[in-house]
Amino acid sequence: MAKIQLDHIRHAYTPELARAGTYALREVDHVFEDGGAYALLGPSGCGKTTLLNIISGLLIPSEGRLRFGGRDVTDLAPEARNIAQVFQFPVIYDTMTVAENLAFPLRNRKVQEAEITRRVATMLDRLALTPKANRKARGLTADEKQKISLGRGLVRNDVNAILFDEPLTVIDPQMKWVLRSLLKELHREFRATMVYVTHDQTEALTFAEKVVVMYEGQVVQIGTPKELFERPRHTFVGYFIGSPGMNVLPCRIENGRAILEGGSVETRSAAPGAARKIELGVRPEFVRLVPQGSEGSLPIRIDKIEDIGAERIVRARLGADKLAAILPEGAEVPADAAVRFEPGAVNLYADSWLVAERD
Ligand SMILES: Nc1ncnc2c1ncn2[C@@H]1O[C@H](COP(=O)(O)OP(=O)(O)OP(=O)(O)O)[C@@H](O)[C@H]1O
Repeated sequence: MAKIQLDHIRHAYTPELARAGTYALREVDHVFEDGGAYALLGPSGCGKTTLLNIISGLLIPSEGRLRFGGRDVTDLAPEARNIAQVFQFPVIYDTMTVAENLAFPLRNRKVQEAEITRRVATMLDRLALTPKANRKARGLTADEKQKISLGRGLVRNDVNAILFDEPLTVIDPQMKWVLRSLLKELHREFRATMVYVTHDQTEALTFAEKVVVMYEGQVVQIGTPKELFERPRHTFVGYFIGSPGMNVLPCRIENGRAILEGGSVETRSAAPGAARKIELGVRPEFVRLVPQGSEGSLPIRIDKIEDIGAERIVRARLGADKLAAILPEGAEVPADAAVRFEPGAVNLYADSWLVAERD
């Protein structure tokens, strides 16, 4: 397995697009550590597939270098990169048995027969496919076939990385979490460098140790699910991750306080400098409802209250700005409501980027 270095990678699909400054990847300069499980997460068109194809070698980037374990592979063909790929649709041989499918990549690499038998038996066991080892793949269900695709990548111990492109798209919802947990277990056991493309935040947050959030051709943050929740580096991360997403409220700064409609809030942030747009970000989980007039509170107008099981979501307005709050079970909604933000849960953004905390 290998560390993947993306060294100032940029990509435009044609020279005309490059001249017009239209880059599918604007600048990616990051390292995926050896043995890490990364999810590339972002909305349609943000550049996830472009980045994955650059790693696999289907695309050569317009600019920048790609290295596996320190070796420059930018100009190598896909076959020469030693990468395993799992796609949306299972890629397996229908006329072969399950065991033969798993053995295939090893036979191709002339691994000794005894070693093939051992590794295939281990993989069949991990995938819970031992009872079907000698069945032709043709008659299997979609999730069983996709398990074989995963197994074909994992059975090899010589790959630099395993790349997954929305691998659970065709899997039934109830089987999705089974395969996701299985993949996570297999990662813990085999420690392959894994890069997993998805636009589904649940999938990304449950699979990955590090989530790579992409937005408009850029990596806006690489972090653990906890980091993305607590300290989104960009307002996009704040509202893309979480349900409902982070509240983003326009404000201005005076004497270290954020001035919003109806009041002000203490922040721990440094002075934001000469930004055009200053915003305060606070997650709905950290917005408390209190009676109007309470100390440090901001008056709101409630639009509606949504019941989502144990919790309720209050949709309200702070002046003209929309605001969501998550009410814990049993919490009261005051007749004349105001909000108070939990100290320490308020982030400040200058032109959409997180402002560092004061020293
Ligand atoms: N072959 C191509 N020629 C020109 N532009 C392309 C080509 N492929 C993708 N693009 C553009 O590059 C940008 C990034 O596309 P990409 O497919 O990488 O996004 P994505 O995040 O994978 O989206 P999706 O989730 O829909 O697959 C988009 O603006 C897209 O229109």
